[in-house]
Amino acid sequence: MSSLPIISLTGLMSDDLDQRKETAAELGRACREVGFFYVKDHGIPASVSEGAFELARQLFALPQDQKQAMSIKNSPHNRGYVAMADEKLNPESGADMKEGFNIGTDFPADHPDVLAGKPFRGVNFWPEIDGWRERALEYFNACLDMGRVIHRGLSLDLGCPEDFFEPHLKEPIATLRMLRYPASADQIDRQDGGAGTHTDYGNITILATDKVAGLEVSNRQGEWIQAPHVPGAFVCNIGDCLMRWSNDVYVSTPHRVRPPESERYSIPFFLEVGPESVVDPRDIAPDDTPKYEPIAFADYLASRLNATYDHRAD
Ligand SMILES: O=C(O)CCC(=O)C(=O)O
Ligand SMILES: [Fe+2]
Repeated sequence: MSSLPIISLTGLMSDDLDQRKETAAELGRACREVGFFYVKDHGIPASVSEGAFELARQLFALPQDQKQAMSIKNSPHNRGYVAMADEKLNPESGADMKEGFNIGTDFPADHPDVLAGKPFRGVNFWPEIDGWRERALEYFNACLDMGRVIHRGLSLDLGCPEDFFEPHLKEPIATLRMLRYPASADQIDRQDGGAGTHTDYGNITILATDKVAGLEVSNRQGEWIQAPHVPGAFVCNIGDCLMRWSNDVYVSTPHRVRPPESERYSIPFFLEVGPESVVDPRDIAPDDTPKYEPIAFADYLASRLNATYDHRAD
């Protein structure tokens, strides 16, 4: 593998099962062999994703004290602002030269799960910028819709009922992250200085990039291949939860971000299942010897995040 496949989602939207199966097989091949691919013909207009980058620029341009007032350190639910160098996607490697802002599934403060203090069921922080929240949520929901469609394809490919993931994606843990990497190619010589080499934690990630290069994906031979910006397409990859759930049929692939030549923005949407969803390989691969014990997703995610942030480890 020296480049990532580009897959059209048109077939998945068809009423014809054979067409859905055809696209599902294409997705499945990519999930088994590479774990990374681009999706096009996804139904999200370019203006909508470009709008999300505009929101990111507005947010990161706020004075530092306003960003810190929304710090993720004040949220046990993984929401809010992550300051430069406060995250280590690869704890062995060092701090990431980036800042970020996390938006989760938007619950009102009086939602029963929020009142009950359930893990990852919290309220979001919002910047005081006119219309920002509405536009961010519009983009969040567009990604969620696309993620559900992709999951229907994955279910078909895995030989599960097409709606297998639906209950798990009804009120999922999903995180829209805006990221800003400062231009730092001439200051940092660590190849993973933007984002340390890591795999994602959830089911799938849907990533919008700007035109600045940086993302690299490790192929099965351990070579780093570039994942450049493809106009109109999103990068999509499998996370560790879905790898585990599929009993390693799908692969969650290591990737990193190089310190970019010029300022770089990216917007990943991490689609993860509900906190109480039990991830059990026997559901997806009933004929195989399970390689993993069943685990509630919230417990799994908490263990992964605790290794990423010092404030959570404390
Ligand atoms: O910025 C990117 O292109 C990728 C970021 C990433 O891999 C992540 O945040 O998990
Ligand atoms: Fe990632």
